Amino acid sequence: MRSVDEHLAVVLDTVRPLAPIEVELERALGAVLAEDVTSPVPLPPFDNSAMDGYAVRSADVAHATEETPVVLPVIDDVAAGDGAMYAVGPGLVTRIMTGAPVPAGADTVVPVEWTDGGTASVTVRRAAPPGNAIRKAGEDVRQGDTVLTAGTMLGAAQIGILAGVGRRKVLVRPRPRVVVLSTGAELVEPGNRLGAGQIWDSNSFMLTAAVQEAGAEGFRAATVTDDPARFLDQLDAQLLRADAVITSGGVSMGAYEPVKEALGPLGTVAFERVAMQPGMPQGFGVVGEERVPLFALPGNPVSSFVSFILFVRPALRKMAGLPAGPPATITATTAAPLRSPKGKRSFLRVVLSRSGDGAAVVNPVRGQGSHQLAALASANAFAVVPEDVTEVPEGRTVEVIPL
Ligand SMILES: Nc1nc2c(c(=O)[nH]1)N[C@H]1C(S)=C(S)[C@@H](COP(=O)(O)OP(=O)(O)OC[C@H]3O[C@@H](n4cnc5c(N)ncnc54)[C@H](O)[C@@H]3O)O[C@H]1N2
Ligand code: MOO
Repeated sequence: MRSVDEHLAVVLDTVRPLAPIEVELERALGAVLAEDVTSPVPLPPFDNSAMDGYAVRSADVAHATEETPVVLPVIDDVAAGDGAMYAVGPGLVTRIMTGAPVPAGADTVVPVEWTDGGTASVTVRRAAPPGNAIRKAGEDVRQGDTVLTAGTMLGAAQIGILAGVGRRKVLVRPRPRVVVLSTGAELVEPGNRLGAGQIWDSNSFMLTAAVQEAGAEGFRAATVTDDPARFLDQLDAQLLRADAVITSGGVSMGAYEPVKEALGPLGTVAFERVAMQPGMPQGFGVVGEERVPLFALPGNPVSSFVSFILFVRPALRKMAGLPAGPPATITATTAAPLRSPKGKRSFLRVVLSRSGDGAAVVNPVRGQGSHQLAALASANAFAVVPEDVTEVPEGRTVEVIPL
């Protein structure tokens, strides 16, 4: 049997970061930057006012107090967006708005709250030191500075600075497009009536959602029955739009295993037993001329979800151009004993919480079967029990993968 680490290594050795493409800024959210971005101008591009008030020479208001206010004539009015303006000479002021350029001659801004708000002349009741309420050119970014480096995931703030340095398009690795395909003659689309022996297809919805949660684009393809030829047709049709494919079901030892039967003969997808619980049967390889990575996950819902977290999510990160490896873990104390089969690494469904003293504690949920999806839905973490351990008593430390 292959170890979990060996299987992940095979997956990460196979998948490649997607080729960069240029996209409009509106389409860049969630993508990973594939270039270093510099600013063609300083930011702010010019000295400007941080407040609504009056631009003035600080020396002219140095003695202003409530008791001895200073009255000065207002020579101009500048709003944000104004380009041309008069210089402020000694003994004069210009009314100024937030974001407006500071006129030559002025070295400080008196906030309107410190004055009578006059428009022909203004009474200043408080001194403003040099530089007060002035945002200096280049104090956020100097001209030519790198504002974002390749490999940065673009969130809202990053999109903001890209626009802030004048970019309309940007080079990114696109979010991987992932097709999810469930197999099984027993599967019925949720919303339809169940017949004898049937169940609703939960995996394709769950896995498509997991793909989206992982920051990739998920497409749910129509479920196929247990016919390998139909499965290959559906796969062929879906490959056009796929950077990766996830299938669920049809990979174990039964008489009708369409995924294994269809893909096995191609020779590019290997079916392995991985020493883990749940999720032992795993298929992985590449399909089609473009050698699209394909994950053939086991059909048991909890098995397919665990497999996604352990193998597919790291692969999607690598494809997106992000650092990829095993899921991050924290340590926590067991509030009840945990059991695990010998020779397999177990991923037990647990509730992770904080005890009174702030320490992380885990409680296994009731129902650790690989078909028990409701139990999975009530958990918020996996407790990891190593291959050589069969029992973890209460009060011991375990590694935990928060979900
Ligand atoms: N003789 C053996 N039998 C099984 C073995 C084995 O080693 N020897 N392995 C077991 C393990 S472990 C797993 S996991 C499953 C994997 O089975 P398959 O990947 O072939 O999946 P199916 O047989 O199609 O389905 C398994 C189970 O999951 C349900 N299922 C499937 N798809 C969905 C879906 N889209 N939504 C909801 N539920 C789904 C299906 O009805 C079955 O109950 O094999 C064991 N057997
Ligand atoms: O390993 Mo299977 O994935 O237990 O149910």
